Amino acid sequence: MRAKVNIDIANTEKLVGKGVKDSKKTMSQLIGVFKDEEAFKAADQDQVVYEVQAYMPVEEGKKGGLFWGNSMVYPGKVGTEYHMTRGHFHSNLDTGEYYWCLKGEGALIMMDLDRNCWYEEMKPGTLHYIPGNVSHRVANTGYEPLFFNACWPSDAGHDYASIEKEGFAARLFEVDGKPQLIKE
Ligand SMILES: O=P(O)(O)OC[C@H]1O[C@H](O)[C@H](O)[C@@H](O)[C@@H]1O
Ligand SMILES: [Fe+2]
Repeated sequence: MRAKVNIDIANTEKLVGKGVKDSKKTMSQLIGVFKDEEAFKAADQDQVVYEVQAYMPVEEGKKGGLFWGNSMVYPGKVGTEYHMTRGHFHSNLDTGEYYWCLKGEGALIMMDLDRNCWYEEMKPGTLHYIPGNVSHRVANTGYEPLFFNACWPSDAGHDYASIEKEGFAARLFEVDGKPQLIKE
């Protein structure tokens, strides 16, 4: 199933071609992200797990601007763990971000610097403030694509390395048909 939420941005023409970055993450690009390695190997490696279209009207790293993301996570699971984004801290650790759910069902999984994990349910219309110093990732807990928007400072940056190395301290699995956050 392929779908996109189209958002009218007043100066789209000016942005297209320079300020818009489209990225797709296929299963093959998510090695080490999911817990169940056997289920990961058995999964279709070419399937797209999530897509992001980022509007970046100023240079990345420049202070003072704001970026906007249209994101979509496809439904599915690897074993019993929901499809999700890689997750990251911001390189500028203390910068925050907003997520806004448009469509579908999901969970915003967060972890602070003491490795405490928690999640917020995402459904159409929910707004989520991600404080600084908190890593974040989104899981699709439903059966349809999950669409959400994000807004973050242009100098926030993405730090994937610490998550690649240490992971999140908890993961979201489907247990008895419901999401459950289970500590590692
Ligand atoms: O960057 P990931 O952890 O793979 O998450 C995917 C994306 O989710 C949201 O759309 C954020 O706005 C993006 O900044 C992020 O890149
Ligand atoms: Fe972020």
